[in-house]
Amino acid sequence: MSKFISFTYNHDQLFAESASLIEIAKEFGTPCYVYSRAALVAAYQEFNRAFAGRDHLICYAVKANSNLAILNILACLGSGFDIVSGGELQRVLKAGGDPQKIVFSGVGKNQDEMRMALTAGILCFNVESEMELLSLNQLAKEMDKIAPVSLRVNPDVDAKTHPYISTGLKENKFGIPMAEAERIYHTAAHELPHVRITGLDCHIGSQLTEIDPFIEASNKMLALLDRLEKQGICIEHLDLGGGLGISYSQESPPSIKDYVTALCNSVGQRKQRILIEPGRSLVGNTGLLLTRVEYLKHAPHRNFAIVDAAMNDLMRPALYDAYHEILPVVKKSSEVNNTYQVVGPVCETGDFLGHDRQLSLTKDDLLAVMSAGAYGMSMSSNYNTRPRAAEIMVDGHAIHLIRARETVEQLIASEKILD
Ligand SMILES: Cc1ncc(COP(=O)(O)O)c(C=O)c1O
Ligand SMILES: N[C@@H](CCCC[NH3+])C(=O)O
Repeated sequence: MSKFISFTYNHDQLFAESASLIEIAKEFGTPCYVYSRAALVAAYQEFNRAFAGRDHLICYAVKANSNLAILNILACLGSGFDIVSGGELQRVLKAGGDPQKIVFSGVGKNQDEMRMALTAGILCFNVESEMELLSLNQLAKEMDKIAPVSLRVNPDVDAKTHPYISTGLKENKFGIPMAEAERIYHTAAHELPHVRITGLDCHIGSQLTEIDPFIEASNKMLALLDRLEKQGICIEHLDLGGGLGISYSQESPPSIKDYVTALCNSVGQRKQRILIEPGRSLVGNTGLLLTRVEYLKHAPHRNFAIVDAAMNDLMRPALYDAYHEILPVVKKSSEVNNTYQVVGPVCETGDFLGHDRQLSLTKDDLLAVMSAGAYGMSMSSNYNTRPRAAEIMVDGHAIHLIRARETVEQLIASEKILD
């Protein structure tokens, strides 16, 4: 089998992989997610290289794709992790992640999660409110520990992305308002003996396709950092979050190199270690969702291609009206195209994977929904009692099942009928 390089939407590349995708569908069934180890490693190394000699830590945002095999590959490359729950912490630890490379974000960390993270000895809590800071200090006191903290500050910057995934505007729930940041840093430094300030953090949103908002946010953080240092509050690391977009169709986001270079330039000669929390840009284009055409329905006004993947498998189109390229796995000699609504079997009109796609289809054709490595499987559900899809990792010539398809028996096993 040929080596998968990247699943970026690219007809030629996909057709070169047809034979392996057909083999995967035959062995593991559809729908299934297929990832490329080579593409994942290449993306991580591109980030790492871009920092060239600068003290940095790449903390992969686990929420983008939390499969243990993916976490383990990244951990072996030296990656850190950005987690948002106790569940993600357990995943990272099980995958061999170094606790000293974990940052913990999220507006609603509960006591159990904080306890687990303090016990594990993580690098830093990205604290998102004053109340959370007080609660963490109290818990650390009870555990006779000192919690390393960074305040996540909301810089009020427009990330120019979908409103549901914009996080750095003052009306968003994330982070501590800029106007309160200094006061809360002082509280942490002088009144809370069980926290230790280590950093400063922001994250303004996801799927950003321009550099300017990142730099605007970075400059606001740096101005704050300089003020804090003047007041004797030492900041060891600056965490500039994640958010770099990928190309799903026509978008042309900055390259990883240009993005990292721009961040490093904005930080300039300052001595702080730079942390970033990329999710989508590491895994998005390393995966596709393989699906099969069940039925074709030619209604008077529209043609429907009903496939075996649905919104429960890939929620992004239904949730954000997001575009994913949908390509036939096997090129046809006769190209009789129709305009199709590519839809799943779920009982919702919002259950679609793509609108108005020009495709030449027959029953049982295999389709690849591209750029599905991020926020695909990790946002999947069991809606309509549909078992979650299998996940496959292609590694050179080897094909590995890294998560088996769920069974309905597993889904209903823990439920109980009342007497
Ligand atoms: C705190 C935090 N860090 C990192 C990320 C990763 O974002 P992305 O996948 O866009 O790189 C997110 C998601 O938006 C996030 O909420
Ligand atoms: N789930 C979103 C990204 C959200 C990032 C989490 N803060 C997406 O699929 O694009």
